[in-house]
Amino acid sequence: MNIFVINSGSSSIKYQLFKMPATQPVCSGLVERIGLDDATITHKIFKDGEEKVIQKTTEIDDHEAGLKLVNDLLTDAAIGVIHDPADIEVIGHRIVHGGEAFTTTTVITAQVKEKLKTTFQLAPLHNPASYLGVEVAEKIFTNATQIAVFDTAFHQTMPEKAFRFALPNSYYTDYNIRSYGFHGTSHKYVTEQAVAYLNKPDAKLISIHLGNGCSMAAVQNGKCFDTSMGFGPLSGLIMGTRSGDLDPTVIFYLVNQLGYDIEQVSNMLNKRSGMLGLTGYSDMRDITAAINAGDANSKLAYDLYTYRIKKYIGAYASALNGVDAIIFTAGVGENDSLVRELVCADMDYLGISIDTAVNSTRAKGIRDISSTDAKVKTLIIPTNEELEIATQCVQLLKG
Ligand SMILES: Nc1ncnc2c1ncn2[C@@H]1O[C@H](COP(=O)(O)OP(=O)(O)O)[C@@H](O)[C@H]1O
Ligand SMILES: CC(=O)OP(=O)(O)O
Ligand SMILES: [Mg+2]
Repeated sequence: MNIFVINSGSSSIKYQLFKMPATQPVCSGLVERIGLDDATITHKIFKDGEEKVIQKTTEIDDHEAGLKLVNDLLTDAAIGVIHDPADIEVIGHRIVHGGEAFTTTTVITAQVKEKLKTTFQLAPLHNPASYLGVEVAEKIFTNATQIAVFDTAFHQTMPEKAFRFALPNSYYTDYNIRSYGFHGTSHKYVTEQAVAYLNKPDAKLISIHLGNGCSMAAVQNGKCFDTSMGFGPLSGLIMGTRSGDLDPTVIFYLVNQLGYDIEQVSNMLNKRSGMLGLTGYSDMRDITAAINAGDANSKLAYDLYTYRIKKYIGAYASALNGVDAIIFTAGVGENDSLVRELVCADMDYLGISIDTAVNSTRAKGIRDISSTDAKVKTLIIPTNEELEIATQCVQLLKG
């Protein structure tokens, strides 16, 4: 079955094409900086154990232009991996917020699309872009069944004590105001990998997803027990451009004393805060370079970023009454050894301790970076949201 998975971000599209049941993609790629003059597309083709990379910098005005370019590469006479867009049977879409309307993987119909529009306000950076991805894919891949896989779905198992806010009850019953949690596809994928790696189905796991957006989840027996993101993907950890947890009094002050309107508040907390607000950079590679050049702000930002993660590890270790392994994943979690080192420093009371030499060595696949005597395993597990989405599409279609 040819399944094309699309992960649309606000300014990027990630994609992978699978011929399921094979879990190795046929090709994958990333369209970045959509809408800017120097948009780039990086397209990788995998064949006979070899990888061929095609990279282009060009003007890509919008998601439609981006997906058309992807389609041109997929069907190219010389390097194409399919003959016709109609060869794609299924499109799996990552949709960040399902709200109360969507709790599981869903085939996209006209009715579903109408309902999806009601979720835009809940995740303004993500859901409108994903919706656009659905509309554009409908035009190009006319033969395909389109399926939505929600970031929020995996967190539906959280107990009420974890997902409710202490607001008047009616705000939950009338308006569905509660914690939903995000990055569920990634937390599900890496915790399943950890269970298999540890050969322990009931392992108590803390998954730490550190990408542009960052979140943590406490998981046991394949079920999420708690997670750091809430009503929208803004609370919890410090992120590339988002503040994470914040005393709401700050918002009252911004509005009442500084005259901000709510759009300005949202823009500031979602797009100008986090590591960007603290250092001037949102990409951790730029910030480590600044630390190496002696920048004190960047050093402090790393301390804030990693201290927040430590606090959530403590919280989840007590919520689960123990922990067998913590898992680092996503762009920062998989690649940034300094983040892992700072998070795991002075955690011996909890049984967490890493081998710093192993931690700073690069390698592919799942890695155990714990010290030999550590009670709790510290693992690096590369996430693969696209493969998990393709797997869920197959499961849905097979009933
Ligand atoms: N080699 C690296 N060292 C440190 N950080 C890295 C490295 N590679 C990627 N990153 C970080 O990963 C982030 C992107 O992670 P990713 O999981 O792809 O995020 P998203 O899916 O939210 O776009 C980048 O912003 C960058 O900070
Ligand atoms: C939910 C979320 O924050 O997603 P991303 O990390 O892709 O921005
Ligand atoms: Mg991501």
